[in-house]
Amino acid sequence: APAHPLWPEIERVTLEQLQYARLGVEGGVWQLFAEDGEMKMYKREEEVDGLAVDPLKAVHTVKGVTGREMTHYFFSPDVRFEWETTLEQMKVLETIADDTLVILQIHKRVWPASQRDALFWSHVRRVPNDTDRDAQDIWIACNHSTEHHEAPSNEGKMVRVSLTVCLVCQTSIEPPADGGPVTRDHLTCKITYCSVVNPGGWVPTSALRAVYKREYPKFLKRFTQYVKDRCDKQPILF
Ligand SMILES: CCCCCc1ccc(-c2ccc(S(=O)(=O)CCO)cc2)cc1[C@H]1C[C@H]1c1ccccn1
Repeated sequence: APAHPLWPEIERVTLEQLQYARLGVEGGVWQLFAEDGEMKMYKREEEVDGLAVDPLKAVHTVKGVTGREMTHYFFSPDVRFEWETTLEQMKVLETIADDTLVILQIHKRVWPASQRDALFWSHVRRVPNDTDRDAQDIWIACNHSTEHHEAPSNEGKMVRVSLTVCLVCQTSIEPPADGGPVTRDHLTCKITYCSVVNPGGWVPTSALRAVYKREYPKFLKRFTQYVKDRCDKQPILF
């Protein structure tokens, strides 16, 4: 494994997030708050120091793409402005490996709160499917807040959010009955998107929950449609 000081944390958090995502939305603690076709979005209402830090879990099924393709476009900084509408600036501060980056993002100001930025490592990996041999491998992309000497400390201009986010994808192939080639029509990608965002500075709880309710469904719907459009008519990446 690459000898980088962040590597042990990246390994630990990524695998923890994988287990957390695979728990699904059991246990009756998750409250369904948005639904759109196959996409179901759940939250838990939690406060830390009077701040709403509502963990979010979304499950979605997307036809015609693989988990590798889905996590690739989620991870890739080059295309982020094409689907992330709340982004104002983004800078890759460090390239730790071709599947591991440190990124600084400045998000558009969300009235009435002050503008936020997010500094996090971003990692994508294939996880061999240890349970079901026939199933495809699982792909996970994980973003987790970190420190970095190159990130400005903002001198009070901007509030830094802290976040842990993961996108876990499981592809299934229904091979054509006539034994013909597998095409995108035979692909189904089951997605679990998890996020915990601490807004970093006080935001009225009702305002924050309204922002989450508006922004998260829009974000996941737009992102998954973007990947479908990008992959359409392209060779399949398993
Ligand atoms: C008053 C609002 C304070 C918090 C603002 C804020 C900042 C970052 C983020 C965020 C940062 C990263 C990710 S990601 O999944 O890693 C993708 C890469 O961008 C996702 C969401 C969220 C929010 C919260 C608005 C909420 C919101 C939710 C989905 C989209 C935009 N805004």
